[in-house]
Amino acid sequence: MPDAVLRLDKVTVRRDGVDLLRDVSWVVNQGERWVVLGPNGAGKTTLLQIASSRLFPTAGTVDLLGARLGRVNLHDLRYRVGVVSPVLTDAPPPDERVLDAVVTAGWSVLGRADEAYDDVDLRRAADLLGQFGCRGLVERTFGTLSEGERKRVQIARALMTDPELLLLDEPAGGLDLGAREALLRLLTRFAADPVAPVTVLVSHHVEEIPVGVTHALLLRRGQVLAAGPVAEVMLSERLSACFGIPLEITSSAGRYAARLAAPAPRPRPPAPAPAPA
Ligand SMILES: Nc1ncnc2c1ncn2[C@@H]1O[C@H](COP(=O)(O)OP(=O)(O)OP(=O)(O)O)[C@@H](O)[C@H]1O
Repeated sequence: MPDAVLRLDKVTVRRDGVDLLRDVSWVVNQGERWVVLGPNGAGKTTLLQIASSRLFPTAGTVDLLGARLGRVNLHDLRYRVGVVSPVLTDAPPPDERVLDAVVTAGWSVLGRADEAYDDVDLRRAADLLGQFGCRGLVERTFGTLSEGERKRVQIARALMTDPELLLLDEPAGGLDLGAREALLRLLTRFAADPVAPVTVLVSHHVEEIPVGVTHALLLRRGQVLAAGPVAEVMLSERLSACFGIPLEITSSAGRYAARLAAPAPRPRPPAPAPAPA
């Protein structure tokens, strides 16, 4: 099974007697682009904490990049996993130059001090910023960027160490329509890049899934409701069960949309019999 980048086997995470994740088994293979969907409190962030080796399971096993969690040097492992998450990662300081906000990932620091960076690192940081539509921002400070620009800079930063797994926690969360679509266009291009790392993107909204996602996992109350190829999972009845409301899911050109399903028509009362002539 050399292709598995991440493998969870019967993972349970328990806190204060509550199962945040229960019996979760999940395999993410090379070349795959996953989306994890679920309502508030479903356990998505907890799952990302496990996938990024920031949390150990109460029960079950986790194999990340070929190493069993609990038996490896976490520093080496974390270097190989890129994470963008408002909960799991800190944002660069507001006065940090954008180029520095990206290149400092090579030293796992936030806020450039007197570390020395090779030209090749600075060029890589600039290239990544260019790839995410931020070429004109390299000399700006992080605090002056819009929310959409910050998200893109943080993705470039997460890619600086050339990770084998990229975890994106609601990358389009809080963005306006234009910024969301700009980000999704870049993530779509990224998903199509054969040398881009395996990606797991967490979202509450099907509209925020970029084209090119290959697999989906639905989480509800800490349990996996469905996991597999995106076309087999993104079905109205499955999403309805996941979010606990009747949903109609539609797709067009690789993008998804969700709306409340129209209630089933009520049976009509029988027409009165015609009066005798
Ligand atoms: N230490 C804890 N003790 C008890 N319950 C906890 C603890 N930490 C988290 N939880 C609960 O576990 C559940 C899962 O949390 P998690 O943050 O993983 O969900 P989520 O799917 O990411 O939610 P959201 O979409 O709202 O960010 C939530 O109901 C949360 O309140």
